[in-house]
Amino acid sequence: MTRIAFIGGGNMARSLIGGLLKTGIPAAAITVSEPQAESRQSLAREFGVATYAENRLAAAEAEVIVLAVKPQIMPAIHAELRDTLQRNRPLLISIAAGVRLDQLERWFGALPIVRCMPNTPALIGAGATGLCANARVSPPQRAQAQHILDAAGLTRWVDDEALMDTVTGISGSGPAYFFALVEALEDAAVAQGMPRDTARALAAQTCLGAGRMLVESGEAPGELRRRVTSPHGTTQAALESFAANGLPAIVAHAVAAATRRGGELAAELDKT
Ligand SMILES: NC(=O)C1=CN([C@@H]2O[C@H](COP(=O)(O)OP(=O)(O)OC[C@H]3O[C@@H](n4cnc5c(N)ncnc54)[C@H](O)[C@@H]3O)[C@@H](O)[C@H]2O)C=CC1
Ligand SMILES: O=C(O)[C@@H]1CCC=N1
Repeated sequence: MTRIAFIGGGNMARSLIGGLLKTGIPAAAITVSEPQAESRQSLAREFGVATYAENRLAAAEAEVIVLAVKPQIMPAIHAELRDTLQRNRPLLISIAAGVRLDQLERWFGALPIVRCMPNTPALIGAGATGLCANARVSPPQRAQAQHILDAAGLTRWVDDEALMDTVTGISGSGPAYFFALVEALEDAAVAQGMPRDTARALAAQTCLGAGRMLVESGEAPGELRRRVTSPHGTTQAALESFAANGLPAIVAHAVAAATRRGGELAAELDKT
């Protein structure tokens, strides 16, 4: 039984723990450290995992440690964990946006480290995660990291670390883009007089249906789009409006902003 410790028991840790338990990993294999007493209680109640207020205690016996705190918290935790990590030499998995492998090595020591970027649909097993490893990660540890993230949905290795901020810009932050589009569709329908609950239900189910068709058919999004678009019909009118208002550029700018922000988060930590 591989012992896994989570440092930080917030939204993403919960999503990943939920996924791991569903794959049959016993709750006894998981420890979590979390400063908020209320969160510790709900983690213990919902998942049956051991919780600790102190990071060192949660990490003490672990072979794999998942760093699931905000990037800005990293400097606060490395001082208290460094000795434990140097002694036990676990596999370290960071899910923090922006934080680079070289920064993690500088703070936590020369350990096998996997940097990854999951997303919140991990909570329902429909996550998408990009992973990147440093040279110290052995093939079995690579498989171990993948196994943990596979529990949350789809995984893809990204060998060029420079692309990890792009992963954040596409899939890490991505669920919010689709939620924003559904909000906009809902508001547009309400503005035309539709009751909000009907508008929301229709927009959300359309998002689900389009997503499932994309994933389950394996066909290119352009081909699926063409099949909806009758010549001179309603979809063509809407898509021409998207194009006239620069949708591809709007999306490219948004992804660039998220990607850039990942780099900035890391640069801010270089100053600490
Ligand atoms: N929310 C998302 O969609 C995604 C978040 N991430 C990354 O996951 C990490 C966590 O994000 P969330 O779970 O959304 O944040 P969150 O705020 O829900 O969870 C962070 C947890 O860390 C705890 N914490 C604070 N200080 C601590 C300390 N000194 N020691 C241990 N725990 C401490 C907080 O009490 C909180 O429960 C971030 O680095 C973020 O970049 C990655 C992918 C997606
Ligand atoms: O917004 C953020 O910084 C985090 C990382 C990806 C999703 N949420």
